[in-house]
Amino acid sequence: MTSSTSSSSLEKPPRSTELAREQAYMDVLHDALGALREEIRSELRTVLRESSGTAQGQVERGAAAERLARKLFTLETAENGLCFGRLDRTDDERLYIGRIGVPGAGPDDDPLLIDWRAPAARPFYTATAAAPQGVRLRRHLHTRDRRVLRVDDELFGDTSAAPDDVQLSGEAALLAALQHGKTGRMHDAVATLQTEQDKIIRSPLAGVMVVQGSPGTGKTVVALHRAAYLLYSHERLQRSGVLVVGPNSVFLEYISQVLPGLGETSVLLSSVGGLYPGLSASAEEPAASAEIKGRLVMADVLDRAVRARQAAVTAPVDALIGGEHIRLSQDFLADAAARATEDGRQHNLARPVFRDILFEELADRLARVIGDIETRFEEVLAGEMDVEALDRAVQEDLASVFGQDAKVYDFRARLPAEFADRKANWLHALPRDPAARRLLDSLWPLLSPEQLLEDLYADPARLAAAAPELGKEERALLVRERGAPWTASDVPLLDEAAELLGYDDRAETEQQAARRAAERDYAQGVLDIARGSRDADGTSDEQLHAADLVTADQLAGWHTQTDLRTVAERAAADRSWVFGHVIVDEAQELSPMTWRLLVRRCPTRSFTVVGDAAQSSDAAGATSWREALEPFFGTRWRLSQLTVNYRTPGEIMEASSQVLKAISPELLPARAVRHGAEPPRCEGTTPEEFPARLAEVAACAARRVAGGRTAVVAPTADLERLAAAVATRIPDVSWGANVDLERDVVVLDVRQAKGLEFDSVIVADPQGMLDSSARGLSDLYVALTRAGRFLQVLHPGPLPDVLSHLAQDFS
Ligand SMILES: Nc1ncnc2c1ncn2[C@@H]1O[C@H](COP(=O)(O)OP(=O)(O)OP(=O)(O)O)[C@@H](O)[C@H]1O
Repeated sequence: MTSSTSSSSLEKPPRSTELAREQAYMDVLHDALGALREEIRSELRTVLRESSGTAQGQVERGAAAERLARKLFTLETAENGLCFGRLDRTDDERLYIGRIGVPGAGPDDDPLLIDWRAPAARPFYTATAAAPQGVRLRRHLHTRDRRVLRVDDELFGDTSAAPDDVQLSGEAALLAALQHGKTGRMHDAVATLQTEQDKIIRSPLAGVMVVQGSPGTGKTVVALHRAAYLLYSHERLQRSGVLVVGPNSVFLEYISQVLPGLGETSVLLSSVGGLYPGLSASAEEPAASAEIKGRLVMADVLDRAVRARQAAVTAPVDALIGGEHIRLSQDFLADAAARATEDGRQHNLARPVFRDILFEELADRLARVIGDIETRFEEVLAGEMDVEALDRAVQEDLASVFGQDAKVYDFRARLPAEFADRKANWLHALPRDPAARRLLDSLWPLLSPEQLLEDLYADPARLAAAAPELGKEERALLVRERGAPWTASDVPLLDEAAELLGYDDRAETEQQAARRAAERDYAQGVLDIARGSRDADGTSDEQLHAADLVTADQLAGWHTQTDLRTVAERAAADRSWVFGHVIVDEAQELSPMTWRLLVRRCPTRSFTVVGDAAQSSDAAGATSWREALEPFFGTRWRLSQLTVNYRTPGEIMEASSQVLKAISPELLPARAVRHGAEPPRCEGTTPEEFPARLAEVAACAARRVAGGRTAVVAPTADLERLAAAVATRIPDVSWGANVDLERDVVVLDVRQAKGLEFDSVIVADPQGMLDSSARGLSDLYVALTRAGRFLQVLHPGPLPDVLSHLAQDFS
């Protein structure tokens, strides 16, 4: 298929000599790698042994240790497949390309190995016969452990060669890589990245890069290698980290080894359900409610829900504080709320301000109580109150102010100074007064995002007030009991709520300060004992002691733990972490509320967005990139297309072509690299015989790809029943939330199968898939395009029209 650049007829040394030469070079490389590793290990040991008393020293030591540990990890993971390529340039320079760079022995020596991400390595991925970029020979080295097994060469000599329809670089190496049976885990493709992929991987960090490609075009490959490339070429990303968002935990497990395998630890892989620290939101929910939660209007709904918890009353509020009936008017409360939230102060941070305004008012009113007695006396004189009632009122008021024993009317209380004293006493007493605290909590509760959302979902009246844009039936879909598990579409709402509520960390800061003070006191005690023992053992005053050199603060600092977590681990635990770059895979699944969350995680809006609108099964997901991205990025995004399908042979892609047309007639399938696969098989059965027949078909498929991976993709609602049936024939089959992709046979629904691939795929009940979702066609398309070698369709009822072209032939 390639415009072949090779010309194997040129004079070349015999293969065995070439292999021996390459093996010798490989040995040199591995020795150099071993020496580098030893050097870093010893540096790390030195840094860890060092002790620096100052806070600054501690920080520097921690940073140095982290940098060295990261470097060591990179060197250790580079061992396997260390060098995979060679470029012989027309100027006689020879470069070896590998997973990392290895410097030459001396400072002036050429590097022994060039990192695949370095600019000099680029022609390895992009040189073609028509544009050889100064390259004479491109060699792929196939290795196992440290042994060179084979080399594949392409010679670039004939510049008149015309490019044909698909340009593949290193075709032989690529096809060899694609032949490998699946293992249930994705592997990196550094040795065989293709030109169109390389272009995207190396495109600038800034802005939003959208990568559209149909199934199997290497979107995930591109996304992950781009993360590795960006981390290599932008040092600051090592500190801020890169966030990679995938559709679900099964997919994350599938891709989990790629970046560590490339030596990268500063990447956080997460599904949307995992983006709220401390929560793993994985409960299922109906597509209809997920779709509503994903709408942008939910940001307004939550804003209103928060405001409704800010002294928003429809009548005056009566409270009994300090034995006094106090009435707070709506106007007073509205004014207090407005002052508390001035300058956009968040709810929980505004609460102390509101509390101060409220308590000031209460203290003022309570301090005036004695003045009120005079008013009541006037009421007696006017005949509006009898004397006994006045007596009782006086006693009550006095008791409330001066305690139960107060009998004497305190004339001094009328003096301004006395009033100020009483008010000050009340201001001091109110924060501890249970009734005053209850009043504060009812008017302006301290809220966690979880509480806000639970209260909202659990109360239809609250929902109605906060979400007038939603119809009654839509609101009914949001109602759920308190304590129900969270779903992935709750996460962007919790995050939004956290933004609106804010986090009052004063208590935490006080605790930290108290802890530090305690550590310092302890350290001081240690030093005192040290000095005491010196005096006791009669050591001369001239002799220098640790206690003379170190202050208590320094000693306490030594015990402060250095944070040795990786950037990814720290980012995962911190909702306010700002990433340097965000990569979204299967981005067509994201709801507008999720996009909003992601932009908060990366305010510089440096994004790589990969996906395929035709594969969107989420009702809240995107059908067009413009529609999905414009609200967040305007028109500031660039689109790239991937056009070659590496996964699915042409014959199998043909099976899904009608489905693709039915999704949208404008969509074109990618061109397949491989052809000559067995055409897909299709079989009808009865609903009664369906489960047993499926088990037989699965067992047969697994035998055909012995050592490879087989998946049954079934409608969600029927998955348990069908998986149980398959288990009667294949006891080791895996399915469910924690499905093990490394088993030979798995049963998945389409959501789980998204982004994955298998040697053999059985699509069970295609009509069931079409019927169970508004995006059923996309679901069926995803299911059909997971197969790398064999595809089978088993239908218990009539075959859907979009598959009518498949031959009814099973054996
Ligand atoms: N340059 C490459 N060299 C070797 N293998 C590759 C290359 N590009 C892609 N592949 C392989 O092709 C298969 C499909 O790649 P990938 O999963 O990235 O596609 P995708 O576009 O994300 O597919 P989908 O949309 O179905 O999720 C994988 O097995 C991947 O390893």
